[in-house]
Amino acid sequence: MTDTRLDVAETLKTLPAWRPHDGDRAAISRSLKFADFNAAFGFMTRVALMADKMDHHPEWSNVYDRVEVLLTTHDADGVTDRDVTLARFIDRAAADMGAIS
Ligand SMILES: C[C@H](O)[C@H](O)[C@H]1CNC2=NC(N)=NC(=O)C2=N1
Repeated sequence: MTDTRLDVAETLKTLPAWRPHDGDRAAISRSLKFADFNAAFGFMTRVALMADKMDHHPEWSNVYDRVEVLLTTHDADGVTDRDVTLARFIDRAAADMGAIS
């Protein structure tokens, strides 16, 4: 896989719900909150199926109605178009599942 690394600040101009990861790796992250666990897990299920189809997987965690997502391309050691594509899918799935934030 020869993914091109993107500039994080430049990439985030088109992804307003996302922020740069505050750590030692180039990555983007988003915090989400839903009405309840059912909505949060429904969202995660949609994203999991797409991630598997794309062979591109989020680093994430869930506590009740909250989901934390971090995207980076391990193979490229940075943020690539694959992260942007998944981030856009995540934004749509979040809206569909009625994300509160
Ligand atoms: C072998 C397999 O294609 C790779 O390990 C895939 C799987 N999922 C992945 N997910 C993410 N986020 N980054 C990768 O580089 C990646 N690589």
